[in-house]
Amino acid sequence: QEMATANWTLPDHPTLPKGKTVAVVVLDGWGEASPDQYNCIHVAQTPVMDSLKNGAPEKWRLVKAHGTAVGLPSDDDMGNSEVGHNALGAGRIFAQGAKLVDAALASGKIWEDEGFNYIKESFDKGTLHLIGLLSDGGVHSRLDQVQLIVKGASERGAKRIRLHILTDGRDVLDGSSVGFIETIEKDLAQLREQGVDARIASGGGRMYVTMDRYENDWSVVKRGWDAQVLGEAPHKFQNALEAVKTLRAEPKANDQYLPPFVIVDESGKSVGPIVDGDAVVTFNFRADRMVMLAKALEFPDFDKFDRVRVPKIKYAGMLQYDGELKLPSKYLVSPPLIERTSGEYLVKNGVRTFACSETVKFGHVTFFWNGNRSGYFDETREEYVEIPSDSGITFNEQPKMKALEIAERTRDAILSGKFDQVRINLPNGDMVGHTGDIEATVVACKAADEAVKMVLDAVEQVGGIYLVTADHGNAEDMVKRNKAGQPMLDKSGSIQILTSHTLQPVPVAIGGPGLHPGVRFRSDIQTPGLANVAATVMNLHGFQAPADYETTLIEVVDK
Ligand SMILES: O=C(O)[C@@H](CO)OP(=O)(O)O
Ligand SMILES: [Mn+2]
Ligand SMILES: [Mn+2]
Repeated sequence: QEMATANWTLPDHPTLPKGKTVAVVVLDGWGEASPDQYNCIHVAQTPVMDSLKNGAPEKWRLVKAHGTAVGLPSDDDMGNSEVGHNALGAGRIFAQGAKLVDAALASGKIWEDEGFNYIKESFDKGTLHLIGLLSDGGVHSRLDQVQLIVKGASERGAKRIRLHILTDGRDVLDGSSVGFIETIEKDLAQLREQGVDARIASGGGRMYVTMDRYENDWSVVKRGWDAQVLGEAPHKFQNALEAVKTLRAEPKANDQYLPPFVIVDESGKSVGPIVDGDAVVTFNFRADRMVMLAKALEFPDFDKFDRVRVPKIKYAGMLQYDGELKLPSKYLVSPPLIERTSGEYLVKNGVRTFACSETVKFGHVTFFWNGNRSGYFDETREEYVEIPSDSGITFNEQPKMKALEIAERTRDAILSGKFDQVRINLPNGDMVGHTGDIEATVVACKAADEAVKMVLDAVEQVGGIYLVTADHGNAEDMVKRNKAGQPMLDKSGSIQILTSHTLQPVPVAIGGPGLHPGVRFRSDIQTPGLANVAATVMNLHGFQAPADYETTLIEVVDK
């Protein structure tokens, strides 16, 4: 439709030249907050990021990275990688999954559309299975939406419902899984009173069961498959509350990494394996950590692990997770249609592009950046490099992650002269911040800063330009705070560690020898957000952004 008629030619920028190498660096989970001992970016030695902030007041500023500025339902919603990189790459604000599902539920359209009607065909004889993250974090899923789907499906004929839950502790406080299970169990008990056979059938922690991403570790998905589809897991319990409470009592246990469990009846038989004739919905709206399971559920020639038994099911995603792969083919709510991204424009205007991160964030600077689309726009002008991530560890064990390797590859790409844009994500602040390990997060921030240095040094050598930014906050605040900003304590008097992202703004810094001396940040945009970065980057490449893009952050004054 739009694709066919789009005019891909970008107008020249009136003053800024073409042909400069532009390095776009995204520090994942790197927000700006007041300095205290829980601000790991402040505690860490970060001389490079400090100098960007303190060195050039007209070339450093903050932008919004959460809430409505990135297409989330409200300004109480923290930012996340999906919406952050979508905004950075697309240059416009699209209503995101959380908001689209809210709207479809509010209007009732979700029940009319093809996806629901497709799974409904199974309600007569089969079981409806719902698989996903049980959390009110709003990053991958939301509990209230799951509640409405369970209720709505039962009102529309689902007689047997099984929930396969993944516990969070990453977007929400560790231990909050218990409360979420209590909430959903109340709903299920009510349904049972009305004659609907509704129960939780299996579970496990999101980082250990099912929700791997970018094919970092298929054994994570296999553990989920075994519990959800085959009804097999090392731990068996009579109900989910008992399961989570018992498993959490193990030393070092937490919600993110709970082992898989299945719920069994008195005879020890699992209550909800997925069998022929059943319907399955994966209720996460966010794609990256559901794509692997979607492949296992939908691809006939799947070979990443032995599925043992492949039930003939009717499967729908909450959203379609990959528009290019059309995966899954059926979905309850249409995903945001993010077309004409800056990456596609620039490539079509001759900008040779290099993108790089390590596995756990690789799709962020490719798939999310390009509007939830995998693959190249033009393979003759693009190279995407994935540095393999460590797998099977929590990242506080290796807080430097692959920052050095990413920086080296990026340096080489810059020095090669083969690229006009290098675009990278440095995961450390975010991935280690999510572990809640403050000491390790400090090490992580330092490592990311050193990686930035290597990239900026290379930019210096080739006379290029840099733009350094972040996708949302995380490492700058590691403690849960009350409204007055003071750290909150738990029952035992210890501080409540914040593993999640934050509502904080993020920095944008520009510079480099190739930057026209008259370039500075405009002071007339009141509350810019991440979506303003795309037009800015287009300018740095010597182009004007399309008219419907959020406006550029920069202006050029005579100098
Ligand atoms: O790990 C993830 O999936 C999310 C948090 O749920 O983090 P990010 O958005 O930074 O990828
Ligand atoms: Mn992120
Ligand atoms: Mn994160």
